[in-house]
Amino acid sequence: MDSIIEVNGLTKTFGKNKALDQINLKIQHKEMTALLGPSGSGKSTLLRHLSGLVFSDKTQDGKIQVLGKTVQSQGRASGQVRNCRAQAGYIFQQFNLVNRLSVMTNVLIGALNYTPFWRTITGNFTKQQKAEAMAALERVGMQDFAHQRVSTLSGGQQQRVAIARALMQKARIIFADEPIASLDPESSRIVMELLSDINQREGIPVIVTLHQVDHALKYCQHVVALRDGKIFYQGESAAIDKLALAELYGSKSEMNLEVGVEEQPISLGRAPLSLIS
Ligand SMILES: Nc1ncnc2c1ncn2[C@@H]1O[C@H](COP(=O)(O)OP(=O)(O)OP(=O)(O)O)[C@@H](O)[C@H]1O
Repeated sequence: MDSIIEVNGLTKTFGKNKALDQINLKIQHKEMTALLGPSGSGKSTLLRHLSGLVFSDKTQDGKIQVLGKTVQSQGRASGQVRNCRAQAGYIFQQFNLVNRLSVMTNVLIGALNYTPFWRTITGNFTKQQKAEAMAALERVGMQDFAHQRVSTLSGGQQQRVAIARALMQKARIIFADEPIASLDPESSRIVMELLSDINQREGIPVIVTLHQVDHALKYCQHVVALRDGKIFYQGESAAIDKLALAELYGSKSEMNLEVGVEEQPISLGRAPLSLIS
């Protein structure tokens, strides 16, 4: 099987700041992967490179492939980059929906990639597309809100609509950048469970950046941890230990390593952690 993600020699410099430093990464499973690391470690920058939204430094060996297609190489977009963007669904912290439009129209926007141009400018979606959009809304439990304006929804509901839009897009992979950062705990749980369920049932790989280590360990079978723009850990979530996490976030002193599971939240830098056994 082709790798889901293959990154070679990825370096990204902003001015004098090396945000990513010679990243080599291979993900060959379809299970959920959490991108972890302290603030500024390069998580979002890596995700944007995978999405083909940002291009790396022009290094000789720099290359990124997603689902077997080259997104970019040597800091330049590949001929397949549009195709790569079309196959990826994006979930952002700020939902990225069009507030003044209805929930249904926002989901239908997911179909734009494979809809003839004349239909997109007239907003003339087919009956079948509308049925698919409603099915996507049902999948995320938002069918009753189909004709409501997005601006009237809560943050958690908006994020579920954004997930429905990715399904409508027929995304073959989902990149989620801090999807629960602005949500309350209950909405966060619903969104993470939904992403996990879609990953397991539809078999769509999900790569998600998170600050909440407890959510990462609970919902994601795999972790890629970054520190100072370098890979610090890659492996199964179950295998990562508390000491490694403390080292990752550089805040051992803030962490009571003897603390029992779940009863007491442990702070890891910005990341609240109630460790799961
Ligand atoms: N467009 C940009 N211009 C300049 N510097 C940037 C830009 N994007 C990211 N950086 C820098 O690159 C580094 C990595 O940033 P990035 O946002 O990827 O980190 P992160 O791990 O996602 O952080 P956070 O968890 O706080 O979102 C930081 O030092 C950041 O300031």
